[in-house]
Amino acid sequence: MAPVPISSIKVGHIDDVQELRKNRPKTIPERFVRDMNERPAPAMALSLPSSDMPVIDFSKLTKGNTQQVHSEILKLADACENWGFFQVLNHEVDLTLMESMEKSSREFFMLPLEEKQKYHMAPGTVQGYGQAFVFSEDQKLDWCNMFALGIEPQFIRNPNLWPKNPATFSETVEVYSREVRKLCQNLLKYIGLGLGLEGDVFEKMFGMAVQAIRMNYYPPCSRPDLVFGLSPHSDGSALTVLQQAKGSPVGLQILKDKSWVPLQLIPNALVINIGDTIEVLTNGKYKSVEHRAVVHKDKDRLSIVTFYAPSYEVELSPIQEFVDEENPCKYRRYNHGEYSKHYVTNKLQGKKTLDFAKI
Ligand SMILES: COC(=O)C(/C=C/C1=C(C)CCCC1(C)C)=C/O[C@H]1C=C(C)C(=O)O1
Ligand SMILES: O=C(O)CCC(=O)C(=O)O
Ligand SMILES: [Fe+2]
Repeated sequence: MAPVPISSIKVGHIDDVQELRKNRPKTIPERFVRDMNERPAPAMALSLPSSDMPVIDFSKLTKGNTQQVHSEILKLADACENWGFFQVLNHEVDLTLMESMEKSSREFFMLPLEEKQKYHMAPGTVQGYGQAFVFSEDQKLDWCNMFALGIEPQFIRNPNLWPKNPATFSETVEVYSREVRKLCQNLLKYIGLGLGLEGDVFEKMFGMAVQAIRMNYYPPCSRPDLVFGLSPHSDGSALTVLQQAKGSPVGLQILKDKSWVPLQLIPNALVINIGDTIEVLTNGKYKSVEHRAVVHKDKDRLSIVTFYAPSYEVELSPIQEFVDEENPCKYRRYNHGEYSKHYVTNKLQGKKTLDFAKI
């Protein structure tokens, strides 16, 4: 995917949020302050408990007896249809490796700005250190520093952006990404079976799947009621895997039945969500759910997010099984590379990006 021509983008000065925070500003710079109508409500005003969010025991899928496998697939199918988000336990991603990812990511974000800027995210690109999804000078900014890398296939990698410091960073990302890739492949198999399809339907369709990782670091903010950590959006992937670092405060919120529900995460679990690609393929039976991150007054927060998506050359459209008289086709046929380009060249704005594919 070619970068967007730099000359066409004027984003103004983007403050590094960690540097801003160091000076403990009494007021939040205007560019981060959200308009009244979109500010996050105080947590107290949020009604629904997140305790109902489905939890899938991955070991029941892979090692359970026939009955356990069957009932866990049903639970998974229900989670995909009614939540679009679920947590996975016993996911086979090594817990020590998850800790190393947290440690390396934290060490990276704690480096001096000059060091991190060696891996600067150039305007019009999505890899490296900075803020993605900013395309105009008057666009509001998120209270977040990001570091993103393309993982697979190899040709999407930019080796200059893989940090040499901390020394273990790149190797840890490499091993972690292999394990998360296996998890995605397996989950897609069970999601396929839960939909009444062949277990290998997505694997065959996706070809050499694209995988990317993004670390989001949210410093504390004296006015969390005025800013977003990450603007509301759905993910452009097929599946997204989110690891929230230990000790992080609650920050992820999902839009459920028109209310923003904060997610209380189970220790050692990974959070999975359905992305736009699966929404299209299932003709909307499984929906990509809008979500956002809010920040905390005193505590920082770190999330490590993997996006798993079809190969760029794949042409996507709803699978025939989900299209009939009652459910007319809602999405046109399109090329996933084109969708990726569209996704990363627009600001995060709820589910607006998916309009690209709507009929
Ligand atoms: C800042 O980047 C993102 O948030 C992001 C981008 C991912 C990518 C890279 C970092 C390298 C090149 C590939 C890709 C575009 C996937 C989000 O990824 C979502 C958006 C799409 C589309 C997707 O598949 O995952
Ligand atoms: O940090 C979080 O909890 C949300 C991250 C997220 O939604 C993303 O990176 O796409
Ligand atoms: Fe997301």
